[in-house]
Amino acid sequence: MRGSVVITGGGTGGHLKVADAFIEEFNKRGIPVIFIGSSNGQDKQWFENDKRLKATYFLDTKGVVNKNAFGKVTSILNIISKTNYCLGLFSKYNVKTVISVGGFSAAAATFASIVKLDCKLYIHEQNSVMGTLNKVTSKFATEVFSSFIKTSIIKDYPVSNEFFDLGRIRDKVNTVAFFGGSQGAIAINNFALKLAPKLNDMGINIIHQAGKNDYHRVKEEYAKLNIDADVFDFSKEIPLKMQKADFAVSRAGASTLWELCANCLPTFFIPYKHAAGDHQFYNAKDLKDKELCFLQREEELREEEFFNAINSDIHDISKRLTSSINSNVVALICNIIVQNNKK
Ligand SMILES: CC(=O)N[C@H]1[C@@H](OP(=O)(O)OP(=O)(O)OC[C@H]2O[C@@H](n3ccc(=O)[nH]c3=O)[C@H](O)[C@@H]2O)O[C@H](CO)[C@@H](O)[C@@H]1O
Repeated sequence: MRGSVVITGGGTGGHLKVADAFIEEFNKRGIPVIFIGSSNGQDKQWFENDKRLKATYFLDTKGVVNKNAFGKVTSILNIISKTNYCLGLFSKYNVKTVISVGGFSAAAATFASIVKLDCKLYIHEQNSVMGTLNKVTSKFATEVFSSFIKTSIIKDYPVSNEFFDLGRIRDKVNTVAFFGGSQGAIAINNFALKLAPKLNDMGINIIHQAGKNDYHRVKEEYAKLNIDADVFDFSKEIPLKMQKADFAVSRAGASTLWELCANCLPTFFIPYKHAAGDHQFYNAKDLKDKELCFLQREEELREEEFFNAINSDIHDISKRLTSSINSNVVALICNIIVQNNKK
C-alpha cells in the first residue's frame, strides 16, 4: 500500500471503538497508521500511548454545532488553521488515505483530505441519522460505509471478533447487565436501582456499568439495598461482561448496539433522547421492527415492560440475533480501501 493511513475522529467511545477496529486491522497488515484526534473528549485516553500507531496527534478542536454565533466563528477559524496543520502532516508522512470515523475530532484531517487531491477520503458513519460533519463531507468521499445506509457497499458494522466469539444463545435470564454507553447514563442507573430489589428477590444477578460521574452514588445505593452487584464505572472487558449476561438494558449508541447483536444478547434499549436527530432511537428501531429487541423512550419507561421483556421468548430472539450482523467486517472494508489505494 502506498503511504501511511490516517484514522481520524472520536470524542466518545462509539466513534473511538470503530477507530480501534481499523487500527487493529491495518496494524495486522503491517500498514503504518497515524491517528489524528482532539485533545478534548476521550481520544487521548484511548490512543495516546498506543504502540500500534506510528504517530498520534491530538489537536485542540471543539464542535461547531450547539454554539452561539461567536463560538461557531471561532471554532471554524480554528478548524481552518488545524486543517492547514494536517496538510503539513500529510506531506511529512506521505498520506494517501484518510478514514474518518466521525465526531468533531475528525473535522481538520477530513477537510485536509478533501483539499489534498491525491488523497482518498473514506467515512464510516455509525448512526442511522448522519452526523453534521459527515453530511457536509460525504460527497467528497470515495466511499461511505454504514450499517444503516442502503447504498453502502458493506452494510455491516465493524464489531471486534471477541463479541462474536463470546456470544451464546440465551435460554433463561439468570443475569441482567445494564450498559450506559461510554459515558454512563443516569436514567439507566436510576432504572436499574429501581428494578434491583425485585431482580434480587428473583435470584437474578446484576452487572452494571454506571459511568465515571455516577459510579460512587450507584455503588452506595446497591450497598444500601444490600445487593451484591458487579458495579463498575468503565471496563475494557465489556465482551466478558456481555458473555455473563442473559439480558441487557442499554443505551442505543451504535457500537454497543451492534456488539450486543454480535453477542446474541437480547436487549431492552433506552435511547439517549438528546442524541443528534434522535439517532439512538432510530439505531434501535430497525431491530425493534424485526422484533429483535425491546425499545422504550426514557420518558415512557415502565418497570412492567421490562419484566414482560425478560419473561418473553428470549431464546427465539437470541437465536435470530445470530444472523443480524456479520463478523470480519473491518477486514472487508480494509480490502476495499487497500485495493483502491493501488489505482
Ligand atoms: C450520547 C451520544 O451522543 N452518544 C453517541 C456515542 O455513544 P457512545 O460513545 O456511548 O457509544 P456507543 O454506545 O456506540 O459505544 C460505546 C463503546 O464503548 C465501549 N465501552 C463502553 C463502556 C465501558 O465500560 N467500556 C467500553 O469499552 C462499548 O463496548 C462500545 O464499543 O457514539 C455513538 C457512535 O457514534 C452514537 O451512536 C451515540 O449516540
